[in-house]
Amino acid sequence: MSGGARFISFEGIDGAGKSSHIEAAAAWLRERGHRVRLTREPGGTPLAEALRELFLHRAMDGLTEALLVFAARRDHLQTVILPALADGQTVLCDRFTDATFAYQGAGRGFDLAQLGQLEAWVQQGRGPDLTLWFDVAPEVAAQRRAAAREADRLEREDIDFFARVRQGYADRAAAAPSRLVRLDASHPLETVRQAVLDCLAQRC
Ligand SMILES: Nc1ncnc2c1ncn2[C@@H]1O[C@H](COP(=O)(O)OP(=O)(O)O)[C@@H](O)[C@H]1O
Ligand SMILES: Cc1cn([C@H]2C[C@H](O)[C@@H](COP(=O)(O)OP(=O)(O)O)O2)c(=O)[nH]c1=O
Repeated sequence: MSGGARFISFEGIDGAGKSSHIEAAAAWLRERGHRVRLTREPGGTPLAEALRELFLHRAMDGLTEALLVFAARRDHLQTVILPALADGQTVLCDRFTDATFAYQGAGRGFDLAQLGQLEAWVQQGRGPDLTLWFDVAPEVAAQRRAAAREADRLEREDIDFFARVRQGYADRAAAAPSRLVRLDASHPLETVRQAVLDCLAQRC
C-alpha cells in the first residue's frame, strides 16, 4: 500500500470511545490489503509497557510524567513503529504525542514549548500521518467510564481536568487541521464507527 496515511493515531479523553473502534479500523484495513500493526501508548514494547504500569499507578509530577511517556515513546518508535513502517505495514496506535500535549500540557499545565522540544528530540520529525480525535464532553466520558471499568490514576481526575485535556486536543487540531480529524464521539457507537471507516476510506 502506498500514498495514503500509514501511521494513524487514535486520541480523545478517557471514555470517549477510541478503543472501541481501533479493532474495527484494523479489520477494515486488513480487508483492503493492508498489513496492520496495532499498538498503544504508553506501551507497545516490553520496556514501554513496564513504564506504562508505573505511569498509570504511581504518583508523580507533570515533568516526570512527560519524561516517562517520552522514554516509552522512544523505545516504541525505535523497536516497533519505525521498523513496521519501513516494512510497509500500516500502524494503528491507541494514543501518541497529542496525548502528551493534551494531558501533561493542557491538563497538568506543563510548558508546551518544552514538550515541543522533547517531541523534536525524541521523534526527529516522525509522527502520525493521520489522527482520529474522538471528541466528547467530559461529563459523557465520565459516565461511560463509570459504567465500564475501575478508574486508574489519571481517570480519577475531575471534570475540570478533562475539560482542559479536551481543550488541549482542540488546540492541537487547530494547529494541524489536515492531520487531526475531529469525530463527534457523542453519537451512538454505530454512527461513530461509520465516521471512522469513512475517514479511513478517504485517507488510507
Ligand atoms: N459512542 C458511544 N456511545 C455509547 N457508549 C460508548 C460509545 N463509545 C464507547 N462507548 C462505551 O464507553 C466505554 C468506554 O469506551 P472505550 O472505547 O474504552 O473508551 P476510551 O478508549 O476512549 O477510553 C465502553 O464501555 C464503551 O462500550
Ligand atoms: C500516551 C499518553 C497517555 N496518557 C494517559 C491518558 C490515559 O489516561 C492513560 C492511558 O491511556 P489509555 O491507553 O487510553 O487508557 P485505557 O486503556 O485505560 O483506556 O495515559 C498521558 O497522560 N500522556 C500520554 O502521553
